[in-house]
Amino acid sequence: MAEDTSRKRKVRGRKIRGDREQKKRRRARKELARKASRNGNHDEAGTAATSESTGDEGGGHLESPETVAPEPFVETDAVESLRERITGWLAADQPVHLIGPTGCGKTALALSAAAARGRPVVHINGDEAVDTATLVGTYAGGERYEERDEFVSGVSKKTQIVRDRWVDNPLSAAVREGATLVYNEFSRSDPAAHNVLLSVFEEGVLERPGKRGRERTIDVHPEFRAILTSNDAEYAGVHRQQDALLDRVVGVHVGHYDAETEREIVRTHVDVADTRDDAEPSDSGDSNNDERGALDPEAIGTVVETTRTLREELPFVVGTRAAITAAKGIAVFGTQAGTESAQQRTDGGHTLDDELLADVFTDVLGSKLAGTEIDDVSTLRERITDTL
Ligand SMILES: Nc1ncnc2c1ncn2[C@@H]1O[C@H](COP(=O)(O)OP(=O)(O)OP(=O)(O)O)[C@@H](O)[C@H]1O
Repeated sequence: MAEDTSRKRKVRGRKIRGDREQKKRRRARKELARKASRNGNHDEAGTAATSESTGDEGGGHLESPETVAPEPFVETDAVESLRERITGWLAADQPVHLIGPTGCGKTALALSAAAARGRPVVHINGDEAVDTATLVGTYAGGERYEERDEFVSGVSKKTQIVRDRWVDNPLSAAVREGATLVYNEFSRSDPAAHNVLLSVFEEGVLERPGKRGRERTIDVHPEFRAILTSNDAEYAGVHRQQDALLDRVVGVHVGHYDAETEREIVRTHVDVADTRDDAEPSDSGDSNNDERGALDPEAIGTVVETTRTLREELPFVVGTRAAITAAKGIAVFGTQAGTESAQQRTDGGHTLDDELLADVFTDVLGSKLAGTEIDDVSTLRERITDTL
């Protein structure tokens, strides 16, 4: 460990500029939008969900662009240029495959690009259990109804009819409604489940294996688009997908963002201290969690710098998510009076020292050791401490 005790960094538990009130209001608005979307009340860009012959069971999968737009979402030059590449390929009617390390921002980017199209969005996650029926739809039991025939006045006959009820799943809803499909971590699903995507991308037709009758296929809506994401460094639980599918998508590689973008991202995920001299002390009355302090820009800079150094030094991925989590941890542990490493300053703020950083990053990264050369948590802590 570099014994640099002079490198005390500030964490202040002061008035919050990020405004928890505003965040609460934004969350409430999103929640309302989500409920409206679930009830089928899409705005003019969206469309009420339909499912052929079965009422609205295929619905539920469609969300309005406003609902899925990630919030907070930082738009630096780096973020915008990537998003423009994605929306550009979508405009060229090409499915896009976003490839990058875990926690680098693929999902946020995909959802932001999808929302920018102003079309409804269908968001699904890849999984071992995903098969063709999960994507396309299935028969879900019988639907019973009654027919009444009146032959002569006063004589009627009732017939009970049971009809198989087909329920559309996300891909059917997306192609029918011209939605943007965001298929996260799609390589976690069995490649056989994706055979149906080939004719969607190539011929503009979705085959619904198992579906009986005339409507076995759906013509793909001209506005349907797809964004797939996958992790480039992950091997466990991941299937190699068929070349035929990979050949039909453009692969956009997403690395870790530049330092400025990462600082901005972390800043939007934590409460930021108002370091102005005339700032009012916060009474924390509107906080969801009074234990949580606010970080000043210097502390955020330190967390990001540490994350980026560890990214170079450690044998596993240290993504932007790790920086956000560390900053959130420091906002709590750095303000807990009496902890060894959080020292109360006379102005009510706290110091962020190497000890606290090492504690927090050890926890943040502690679950990533399996299969690496670092075989226990004390070695991890030493490696982290060495880089500080
Ligand atoms: N532009 C951005 N603005 C604000 N926050 C962002 C931005 N990009 C990424 N983030 C945040 O960074 C974290 C990681 O991003 P995200 O989940 O998109 O990564 P990912 O690459 O999809 O991760 P995984 O591979 O593990 O699914 C999330 O907390 C996300 O909110």
